[in-house]
Amino acid sequence: MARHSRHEMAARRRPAAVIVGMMGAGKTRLGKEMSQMLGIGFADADQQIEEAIGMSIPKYFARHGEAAFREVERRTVAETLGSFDGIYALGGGAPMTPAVREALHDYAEHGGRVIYLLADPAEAMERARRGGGRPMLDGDADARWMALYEQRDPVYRQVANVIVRTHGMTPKAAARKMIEMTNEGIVHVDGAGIEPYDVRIGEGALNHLPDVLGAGPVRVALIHTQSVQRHSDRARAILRKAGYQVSDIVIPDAEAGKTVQVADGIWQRLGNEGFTRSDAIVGLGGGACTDLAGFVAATWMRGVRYVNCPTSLLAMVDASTGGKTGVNTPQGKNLVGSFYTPAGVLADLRTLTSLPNDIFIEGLGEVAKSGFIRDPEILTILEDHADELRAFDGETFLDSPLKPVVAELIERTVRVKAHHVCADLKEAGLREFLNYGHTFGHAIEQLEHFRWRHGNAVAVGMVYAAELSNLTGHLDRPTVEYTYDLLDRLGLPTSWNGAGFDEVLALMHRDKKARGNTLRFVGLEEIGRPFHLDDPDQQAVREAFERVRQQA
Ligand SMILES: NC(=O)c1ccc[n+]([C@@H]2O[C@H](COP(=O)([O-])OP(=O)(O)OC[C@H]3O[C@@H](n4cnc5c(N)ncnc54)[C@H](O)[C@@H]3O)[C@@H](O)[C@H]2O)c1
Ligand SMILES: O=C(O)C(=O)C[C@@H](O)[C@H](O)[C@H](O)COP(=O)(O)O
Repeated sequence: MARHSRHEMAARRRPAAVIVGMMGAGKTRLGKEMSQMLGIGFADADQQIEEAIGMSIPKYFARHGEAAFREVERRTVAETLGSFDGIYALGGGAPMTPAVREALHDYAEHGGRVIYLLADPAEAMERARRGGGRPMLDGDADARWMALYEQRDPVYRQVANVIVRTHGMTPKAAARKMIEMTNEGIVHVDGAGIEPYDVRIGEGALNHLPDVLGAGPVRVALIHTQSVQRHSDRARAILRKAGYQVSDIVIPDAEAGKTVQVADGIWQRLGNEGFTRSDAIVGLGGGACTDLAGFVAATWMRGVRYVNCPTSLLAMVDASTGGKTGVNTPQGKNLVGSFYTPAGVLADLRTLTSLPNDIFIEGLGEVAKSGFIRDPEILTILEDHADELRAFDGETFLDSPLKPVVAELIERTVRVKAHHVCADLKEAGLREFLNYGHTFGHAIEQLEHFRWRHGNAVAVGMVYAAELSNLTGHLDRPTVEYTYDLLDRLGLPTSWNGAGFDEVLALMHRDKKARGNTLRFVGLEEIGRPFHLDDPDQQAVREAFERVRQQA
């Protein structure tokens, strides 16, 4: 169910999902429902064990004790994790065995989905009582259930990478939700100075909001633009249902929202509404909105919990991950800000249903960038699907063959981003490669007073960087031509003629990579091999500009 590389898929048999949770949570019932919907097999660990030991579990418990039972359970689970490819439901106590936890961890590390099916205690106790045959509930069943729940809940949370609430849902609706939530791409971000977090990519990813926010916050500021009202309504409903007090904060659209004046308005509101350090901020929108929301989260009381919910392709693949937050100033793009890691990123593919075509295409600029600097497979996918991508239509997107293509592009691009960010959060060297095309691109944005979209400016910036790499003897001509050709096929611009060289040069000197009077670029030696191009020949800097301009 989860998307993996074609290689990985062929390499191993393993369950499509493993379900853990308390007795009576509905693991078997919903697991069977999921398997039927997906047309794959279902296995229940307790049933497997009973077949293996040739008697009921209560009888085995009475004769041999819990330790002997856990050993059989451990063996059964280990064998099934390596040989079965359907939905697998574990007994409630299985994850309490350290070796089972390790096996689940290994399974999850290799892309497996461990679902913690959250139980409504009253419903689950009632079901567990009715079901009978549970030696762990001998005596006062309800009191035993609660005691076990307190012990096991933190362990389930530790082993699971998907937590699903299904309270009050029909089995079919619950199973559908579980499928949706397990069918996600997950990219884990970790490294020096980073509190680890996951980027979740899939339909329904917003459902994770309560679990990412956790129990700490009472108030949540939901910062968004008017353009994504439909999705912020859904987020607000999820948050309210989970018991948070939600403050809805609408900011001006796009770069107009990414200013210190807008941040100041929100700081005032948070102050008036009594937001404390344990409260939280959710940013939902394009990259401009999430950059601003992250900046407010980083600065309010010197930092509160922040969840990033990107709704444009560009924000999903780039702005969501890595913790760069900030605002623009009249002198330039992103000049004020901080590195502030989110508690989680929820890229819900449903939000793309309202995304206009031109803004989707703009996002392909940053997708292509990741292909050029690290993952050539991205470029192959872009080439193979250029026409369909160019014709993106949000209204039909979710039911179209384009959905898995876009999901794979997002996941791959986020992995490229995570690779750089995990090794170099504060941009001391490696992370600068993510700035490929940005030195020239940011100058265009500024000179066009932000009427040019970021991804479009980066596309022209990549052409400039490729030309400059060629002029300085690092990149061959065919790769430069390929850059023009691919971007053009995707509907991205490859030239610009909006200002003179001196104005562009002055802005490139203000780029954050510049040091003193030295210009610094990210260049390319070949696809997948970026390098630091420091203080390039001045003639080449000008000639690359002329080449980009002549195309216009
Ligand atoms: N922090 C980072 O690492 C990082 C990385 C890349 C870009 N950025 C920043 O992100 C910004 C660009 O992001 P962007 O391209 O998303 O621009 P944006 O935020 O301006 O969004 C583009 C437009 O699309 C609209 N929109 C977004 N999602 C929508 C949806 N689902 N339905 C309908 N309309 C929707 C927005 O309201 C806006 O009008 C720039 O400010 C850039 O500097 C930051
Ligand atoms: O995350 C990074 O690092 C990047 O450089 C990603 C860029 O694609 C992104 O546009 C970022 O906002 C640029 O940041 P800046 O530091 O150059 O302003």
